[in-house]
Amino acid sequence: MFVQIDHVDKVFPLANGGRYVALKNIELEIHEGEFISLIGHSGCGKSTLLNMIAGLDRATAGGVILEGREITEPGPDRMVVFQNYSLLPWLSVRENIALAVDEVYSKQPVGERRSIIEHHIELVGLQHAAKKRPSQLSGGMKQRVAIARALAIRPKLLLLDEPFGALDALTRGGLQEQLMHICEESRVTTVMVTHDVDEALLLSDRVVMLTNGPESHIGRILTVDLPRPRQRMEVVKHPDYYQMRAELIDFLNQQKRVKKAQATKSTTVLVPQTKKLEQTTVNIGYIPLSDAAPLIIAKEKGFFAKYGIDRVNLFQEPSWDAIADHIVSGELHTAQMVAGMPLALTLGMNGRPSIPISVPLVLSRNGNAITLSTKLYSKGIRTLQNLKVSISTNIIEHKLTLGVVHDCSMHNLMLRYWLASAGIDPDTDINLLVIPPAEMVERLRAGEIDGFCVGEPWNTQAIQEGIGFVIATDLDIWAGNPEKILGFTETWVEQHPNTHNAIVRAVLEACEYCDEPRHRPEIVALLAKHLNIAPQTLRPGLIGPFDRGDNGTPENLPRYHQFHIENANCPRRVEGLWILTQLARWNITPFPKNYIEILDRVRRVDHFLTACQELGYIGIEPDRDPFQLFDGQVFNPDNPLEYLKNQPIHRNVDIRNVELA
Ligand SMILES: Nc1ncnc2c1ncn2[C@@H]1O[C@H](COP(=O)(O)OP(=O)(O)OP(=O)(O)O)[C@@H](O)[C@H]1O
Repeated sequence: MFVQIDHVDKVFPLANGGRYVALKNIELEIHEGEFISLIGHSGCGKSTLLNMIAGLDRATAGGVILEGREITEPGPDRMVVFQNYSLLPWLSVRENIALAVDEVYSKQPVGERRSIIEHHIELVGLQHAAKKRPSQLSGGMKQRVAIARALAIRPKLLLLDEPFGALDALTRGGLQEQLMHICEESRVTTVMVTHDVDEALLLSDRVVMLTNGPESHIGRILTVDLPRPRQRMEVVKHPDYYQMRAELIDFLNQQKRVKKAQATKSTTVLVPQTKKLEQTTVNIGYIPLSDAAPLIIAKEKGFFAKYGIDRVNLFQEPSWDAIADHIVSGELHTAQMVAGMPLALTLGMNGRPSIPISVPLVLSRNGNAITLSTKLYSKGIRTLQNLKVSISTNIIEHKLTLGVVHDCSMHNLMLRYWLASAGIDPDTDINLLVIPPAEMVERLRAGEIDGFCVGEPWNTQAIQEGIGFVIATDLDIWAGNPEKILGFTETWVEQHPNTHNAIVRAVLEACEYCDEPRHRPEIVALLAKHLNIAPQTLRPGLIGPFDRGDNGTPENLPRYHQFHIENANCPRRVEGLWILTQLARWNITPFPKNYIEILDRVRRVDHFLTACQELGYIGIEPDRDPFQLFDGQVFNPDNPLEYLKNQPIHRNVDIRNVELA
């Protein structure tokens, strides 16, 4: 990799003792010869990032690496061109360029230096003005001198900070084309800060869109796949041009709205505050499942008390819908939720008004399985392909009914994904029925359903009763998928910032406790008591070995319940985006065009990282890299709609902006 911007944070100390987090976790790799534009609203941190690449400023965390070496100071391998030209007024064009060349190439023969200078004067077409001083030049000419001076040093990296910002439109257009040709010819790797979407599209290979500060991060990267060499008139006629342009403008408009909303809400400056809790009694909802462990452990092992929460009322709720209702009504202050629920509630689930939900952490990953009845096993069904054939050839006489726990749960989304990958339409080829987790086994036993997708211990219970077998676990479909999260209403978090932070820290510590193998027997015992479930039914999922009930050898699945390890608790935005594509795919919610805004509101990586920092945990939001599930279809977070369009089966997707409260 030529340039690596490696998890960069930039924090500015403020005069009042506070600190301003300008950039958070910027992760970007730049290839040699690439032209990258940085775009975003004023104050989002574009110049700050460029300055760090230039070596004019240092990152507070992370670093910038150029060809394997960290950038710690300015150097002639990186030249910056600023908006204000920064030419020496008493020197001519030639002398301004010569000054830089003579300094950097002082050991080269005079003749060679001379020819470098003349070549670059020619490159920007200023032979006729070589003897003029800056005061005798137009703005465009001055900027051409600045570019020639930068390129004459033959830098590895050309850094442009709004280079044409001060110029009139006509001059600007001409210079953009000239710069494009120079960059194409010299193949210099370039990073440019700009506000101008057309400029970004004309010049760039990729446009990096930065969200508003504080804690600005990369919202999206647009790949500009227009053929080179480019001509402005040809570029604008390209069939993809207006779509790309619209995407950039949409992003900027979204961010403008966010900025407006931010202005009416909290202050953007983080000043150290007292940690006095606003309330010390908290009501928490959960569903009887093995992955409720972190909440039960946080209470039983005193993690809540450690952070000043004296009284925790744990409410065992009958269904995920009851959890949603009680969070919205305020009866619960926080709750375990299925991973899609906060996004769906924020978008306005089932005709409800939009209720923004805040997610500071993922409680658990994995832990689900698809269990089918032993009747289906006896018909020879062992694999997804068997299931597909049985459905299409009517080997099974009736339409299958499978239970899922909630429309917005990973059980539903992953079961649908798994079925659809084999060409089984989950809405027409089978029936899907929403059933609370604890009722699944009873319904299977009664023959009302043919199988289900649910969390532990209900798969194990069906196996132990001899009525079901596991055809796939979620490790087989997407190992490491985000399963349950901790959700709060945004309003409650705003009114109780310190209590919220205390809960997050307590639960994070409990999650860590739950992932210690030596604690698992104790966790089984505590869950057995709280959930009134036999320990031998809880043990296979939490300790192993896990028996699939298919006459195979039971396996140890150490990641079947993942509560903390491998940065499991980070509420990654890209995973939220995958969930949004699937909710839209099946028309459970619209696909929000303003998904960056939605994910920033819901998936509070900032709250997670703050708590990690306070606890001394290494918390980072992982890269925005594409990933894939078991079928190999690549999910690129920079192009979610393409992914959605390429899904083998999908409904007519409703794509629109969703206004948030
Ligand atoms: N030395 C500093 N001390 C405190 N805050 C700073 C400092 N330098 C920059 N900032 C803040 O960091 C944020 C990012 O600034 P930056 O100049 O990088 O933004 P930008 O995106 O380049 O803006 P513009 O497009 O207006 O040039 C801004 O909110 C700015 O006020």
